[in-house]
Amino acid sequence: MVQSAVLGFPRMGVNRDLKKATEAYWGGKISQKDLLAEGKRLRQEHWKIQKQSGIDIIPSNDFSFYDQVLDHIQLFGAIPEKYSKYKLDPIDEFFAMGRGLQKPQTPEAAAVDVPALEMVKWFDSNYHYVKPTLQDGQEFKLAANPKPVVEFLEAKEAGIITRPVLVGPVSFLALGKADRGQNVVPISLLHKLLPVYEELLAKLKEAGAETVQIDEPCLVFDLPPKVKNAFKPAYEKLASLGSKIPQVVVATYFGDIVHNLDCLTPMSSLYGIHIDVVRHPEQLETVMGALGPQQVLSVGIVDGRNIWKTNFKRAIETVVKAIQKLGRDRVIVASSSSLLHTPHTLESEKKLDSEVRDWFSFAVEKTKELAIIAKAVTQGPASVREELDANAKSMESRATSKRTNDPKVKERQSKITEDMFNRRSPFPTRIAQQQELLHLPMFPTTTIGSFPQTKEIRVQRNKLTKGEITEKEYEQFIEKEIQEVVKIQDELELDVYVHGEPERNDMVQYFGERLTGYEFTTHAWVQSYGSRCVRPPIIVGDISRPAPMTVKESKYAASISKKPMKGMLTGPITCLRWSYPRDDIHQEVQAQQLALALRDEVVDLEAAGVYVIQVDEPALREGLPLRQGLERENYLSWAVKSFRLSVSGVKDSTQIHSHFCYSEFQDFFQAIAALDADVLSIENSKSDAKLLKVFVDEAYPRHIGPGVYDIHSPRIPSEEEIKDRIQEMLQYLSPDQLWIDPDCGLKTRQWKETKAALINMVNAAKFYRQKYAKSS
Ligand SMILES: Nc1nc2c(c(=O)[nH]1)N[C@@H](CNc1ccc(C(=O)N[C@@H](CCC(=O)N[C@@H](CCC(=O)N[C@@H](CCC(=O)O)C(=O)O)C(=O)O)C(=O)O)cc1)CN2
Ligand code: MET
Ligand SMILES: [Zn+2]
Repeated sequence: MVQSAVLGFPRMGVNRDLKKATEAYWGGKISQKDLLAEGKRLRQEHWKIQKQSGIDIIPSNDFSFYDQVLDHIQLFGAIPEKYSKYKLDPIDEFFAMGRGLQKPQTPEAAAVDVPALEMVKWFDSNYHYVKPTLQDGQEFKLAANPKPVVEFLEAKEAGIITRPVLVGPVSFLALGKADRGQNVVPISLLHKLLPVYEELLAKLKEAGAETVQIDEPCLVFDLPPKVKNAFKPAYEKLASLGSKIPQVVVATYFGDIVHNLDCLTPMSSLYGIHIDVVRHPEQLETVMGALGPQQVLSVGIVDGRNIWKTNFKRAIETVVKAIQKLGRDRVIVASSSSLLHTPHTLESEKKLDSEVRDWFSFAVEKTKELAIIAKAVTQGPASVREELDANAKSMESRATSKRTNDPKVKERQSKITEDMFNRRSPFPTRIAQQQELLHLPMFPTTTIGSFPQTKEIRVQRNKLTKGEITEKEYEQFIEKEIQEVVKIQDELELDVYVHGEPERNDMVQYFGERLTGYEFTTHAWVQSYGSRCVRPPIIVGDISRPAPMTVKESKYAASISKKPMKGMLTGPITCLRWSYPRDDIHQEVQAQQLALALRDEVVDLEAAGVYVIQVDEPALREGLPLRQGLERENYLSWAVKSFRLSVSGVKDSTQIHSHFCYSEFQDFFQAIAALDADVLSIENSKSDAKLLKVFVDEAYPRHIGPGVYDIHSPRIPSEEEIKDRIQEMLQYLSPDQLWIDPDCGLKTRQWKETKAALINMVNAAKFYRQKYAKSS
């Protein structure tokens, strides 16, 4: 029979229970015991859901209190000494690595002050993982009570035999890096890491695990030869343990593996391989052709990255193709990736229009889809006739619905001309005019847009949503917040102000709620990092802007501040990538529709007297196709064009800023430069000087503010630390082009630490301003 499998289930729970529990624990409101109990409750609940849906292969160890890669850092004892030296409780050490820890000395314990480990995007998703940070001479050691074994046994006790999920040894190292000042090449540590896997796998077998899912998603990249060559010996070594370890399914996702197929085949010792055929259906044939005679293929056919209902007819056709070649017992139908990237359940959405609701499927619904597909191909379509008919009807309804198509938008797109992609004059002309208007000092200081989203702000917004206060009252509250942040920026003596974004729930969702063509949800949260979640709006039809979206707040802010006020927008690519996009038209078309809507907003802001406008594109890098080649070039071309289309409607004297976080700029520099933004602010504080080096090598001609401190952690950077950062930057960038700013917006921080950090930042900027004033 054809089995159904889930590669991973969302962890947050139906009401973001995990977020609430971890934040309560961090805030000292619940005990460690309570936190651990809540984790256990959530795991049980999620296993039960999958069991009830009829899933045959249910994952364990997909749960994490922060991030699954961080779990493995601790599992393998790859904990940098700067954390381990404090001898914290395992769970506190774990959170210290995830989010940093700053604690005053107490009679019982020494003071603690460590920054978080670097956190980066998980492939091309909006999920973030913690980067393994390795030392020269790194050793590994399996943790006592290994989490995968504990959680396997926990499920077993509840009557469910699960398939534990592990991050594979090659991907674990390939996704890691050498610590600052260390020279180790991570993959060279594989021979030291493998014995720990062997020990772990043997323990899982002993506990009763029949199969494990070992994730090796790095197989979808173009791999350096050292990494590529590491696969075969590693997996052959594991296979040589025979029945001492569980059967191994190697899982890949978010791309195709045809170019790396020789890493896994023919390797008859491997029980099975999982591939993502939602993203790359064409790899199916090739992978099937390369399998050994017994090997199992897990066909990832239900999308783990989007919320559209699976087209049963097409999915079944694909699975049947696999069955014809391999036979029923060698085919598994699976989610394309972990379902982590989808919201928990559609059941919670009470406000969705019934027409579009019928087009969606969230994690719980996807588990049911998998069971139906497996049944259809095992027992025949008649066994699920009703479900198949209902699905065909949904597909038909979406394909023919009037609400997806807006001829006015299409007409405007057809009339776009070349000059709409270009500013009027080149940068030197523009910056001279901007300087005349803005009179900024050397080393201008600014922030990235948001200030702390306090409890009070969220409560007021919640009241508005529930109708407990009027629009007018909410508006007055927001104006008061803006007054407050303007006053604080006066006190801090920043140079370019922001209004603080208090009116925005999220930088993408806020725009989604104001654009035609979007649907938005009330409970559809997905984890972004740690306890932080987002509620991606859903693009269902052609996009347009019925009315200005940000002008009222920015205009008000500009009117009450004595220094330049920066308007704040989210760029077209970020709006696209952090939404659930349509899958019925190309993303390029969706990005262009967003760009036209934003272009109108930019022009309206300028007309309202806002002469510095930042258009954030933090997701531009993340959208880059994972492999080199034509697909990447195409993406960059349309992505850059949509940014330029959105900002090029303004005068030379209006200063366009853009902001990037989570970017590795090495393979991306040309695109950044091609945006032609007057000022860039980029996340930098955790990624070492290698990032800056690119800007020197490529002689970046415009203004730039590499972040001087990490905002993801509550830790306050000292003035000295920030000065050192600036000193480092001055080795690469000229003092005339350098801006001083944090890594990203401050919405997740508290006011106390925000003010303290910004005071240090402004002082550091003043120090260099003086130094260079004297020397010039
Ligand atoms: N979409 C997106 N992706 C991004 C980022 C981003 O800003 N947006 N930034 C980067 C880092 N990722 C981040 C992701 C989330 C958050 C974040 O702060 N999320 C908030 C939720 C933000 C939000 O939408 N808040 C809503 C709803 C808030 C809420 O929880 N309301 C309560 C009720 C109010 C209360 O009593 O507190 C409820 O619904 O239960 C609002 O402010 O209106 C959180 O998890 O806490 C920050 C960074 C990369 N990706
Ligand atoms: N303007 C946005 C903010 O400050 C940019 C965030 S990038 C994830 O929050
Ligand atoms: Zn950012």
